[in-house]
Amino acid sequence: MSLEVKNLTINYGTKTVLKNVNFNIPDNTIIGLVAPNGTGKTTLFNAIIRFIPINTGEILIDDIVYKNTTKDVKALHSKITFFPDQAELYEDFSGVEHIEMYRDIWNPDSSNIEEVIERLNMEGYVKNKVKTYSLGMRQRLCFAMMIAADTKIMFMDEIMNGLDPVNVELVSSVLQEIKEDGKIIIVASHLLENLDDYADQIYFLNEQRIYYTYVRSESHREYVKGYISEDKLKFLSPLREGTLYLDGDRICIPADDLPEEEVFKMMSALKKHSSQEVSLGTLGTHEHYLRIYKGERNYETV
Ligand SMILES: Nc1ncnc2c1ncn2[C@@H]1O[C@H](COP(=O)(O)OP(=O)(O)OP(=O)(O)O)[C@@H](O)[C@H]1O
Repeated sequence: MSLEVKNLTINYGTKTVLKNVNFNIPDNTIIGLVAPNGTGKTTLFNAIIRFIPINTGEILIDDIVYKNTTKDVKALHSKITFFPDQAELYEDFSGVEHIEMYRDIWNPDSSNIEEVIERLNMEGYVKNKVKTYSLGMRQRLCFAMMIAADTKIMFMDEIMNGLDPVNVELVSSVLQEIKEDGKIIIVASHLLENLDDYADQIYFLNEQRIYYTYVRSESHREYVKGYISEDKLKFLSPLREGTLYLDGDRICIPADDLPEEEVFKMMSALKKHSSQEVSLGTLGTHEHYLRIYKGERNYETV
């Protein structure tokens, strides 16, 4: 299975939100979709599933184009589920009834409901009416509904909202398990470090397009990383070519071309002035986010 978007452009009136967006996702893949509020993540989901009209561009699944005909849209909706909005839950129905509803629509032959409930630790509340649920319990129910639907393509908008750290970890590991079943999962999230736990690639949406793709399996430069205020930067000078100074305190100094001894010296020097732990590693999703969205200055060598 593959999901391909070609030259997608979306305008709301005179405002262009997405322009010439292109990507092709193979199966067994989780994509993290990242951007500040109001950039176009939900719009991208809505366009692919054709909840909103596409101005130009094509949506292809397994190399077949899905147009805006009733037949194609119906076929799209049989292959893709969209994370339900909590406002769409029925207060007077139980969690089990919601999960069964999703199963019956998308995956009627399945009998995996008990398994889903158990895997998501919902046994204690799932038979009660939704009106008695907390925010995090509702969120887990929405996730369980998608798992029961079990479609090959899943769009998960802000799935971690309202979840405590234990449940964030639980949902992250379930995502990793289900992707092995040939799925394409796109997760829009503001929990950047959490994406590094399970996403294979991160798409950074910026300037109306996929501005940067961080492929986690590729090899990346190693950096010595820490936090240092601007007035203390002088203690580290001269800074190496390629050093990133992000968001007024995050420093990442390239280290992959240095002998171990030099790296150790650099870490010790930074430790003296860093307000938080010093580490050695590649840039993560959070650091790419700062690099991309916190201004041009971040691209400069300090
Ligand atoms: N129906 C609409 N009509 C006009 N403008 C819209 C409509 N829906 C969204 N927009 C605009 O499109 C832009 C992208 O919105 P979108 O909801 O896709 O962003 P997002 O990245 O999902 O944001 P968030 O992180 O807040 O969920 C915003 O500027 C928003 O105001």
